[in-house]
Amino acid sequence: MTEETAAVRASGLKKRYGSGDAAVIALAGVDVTFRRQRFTAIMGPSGSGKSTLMHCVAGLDKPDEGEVWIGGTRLAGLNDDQLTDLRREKVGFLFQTYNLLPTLTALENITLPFDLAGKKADMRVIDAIVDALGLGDRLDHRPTQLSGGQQQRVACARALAAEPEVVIADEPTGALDSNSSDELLGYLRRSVDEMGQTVVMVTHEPSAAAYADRVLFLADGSIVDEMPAPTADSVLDQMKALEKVGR
Ligand SMILES: Nc1ncnc2c1ncn2[C@@H]1O[C@H](COP(=O)(O)OP(=O)(O)OP(=O)(O)O)[C@@H](O)[C@H]1O
Repeated sequence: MTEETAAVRASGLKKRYGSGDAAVIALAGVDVTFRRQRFTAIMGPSGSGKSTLMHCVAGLDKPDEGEVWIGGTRLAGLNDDQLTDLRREKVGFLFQTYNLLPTLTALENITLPFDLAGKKADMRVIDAIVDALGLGDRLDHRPTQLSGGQQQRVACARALAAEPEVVIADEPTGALDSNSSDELLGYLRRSVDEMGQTVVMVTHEPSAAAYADRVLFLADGSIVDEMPAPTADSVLDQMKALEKVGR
């Protein structure tokens, strides 16, 4: 795999919390590559290390061992300020809780990362994203005036606005009803197919994972399986099989 095709690469990631008898191995040595313009879903039982992997891969947390590269930049070689800049420019975040600032309008929330970085937003890019997400008539609204689905679409627009190297989504549909989930997932899918975005998404839902190009299954801090071209049924079957092995 060349640097050109890898948006994010991680090698030998290990992470342990606590020490002695209370130690928990959250990552047991993970090697993974997220190729550009691909949508990857990460699944696995509770406590299998999904969030820890996402945090290490996004530079929010440091692994005890191993290396992460985002778009060819080695995270371990950066100081805290450089890491903050890299996250702001190269990583878009989407969480279950929308994390919008209540005093700002939808548009101000979308452009906030640019304002914090003292940079000018590319309004052509933002207009296209806002259009695709159907947020055009909501831009002056504050988060409390928006539905959950609309708030998550604003968070999605914010994550995509800087055209990041990768969008890291940690259970982005966890708080949404099924219609809003489908809309958001359909948009993430189109951002990969039509805008060339790279998306990595943690989910517990087979129907959400079916929007991805491949699913990685985690158990006990390791990647134990990988499924290309997933469907909701094939993912569900695989989860059941892994649960049986784990018992
Ligand atoms: N800050 C922390 N301190 C101590 N242990 C932690 C910490 N964060 C995670 N862990 C432990 O590390 C393991 C992996 O946690 P992680 O949150 O990555 O799992 P997960 O697969 O995302 O789980 P879930 O699906 O429940 O969100 C778990 O056993 C968890 O209890």
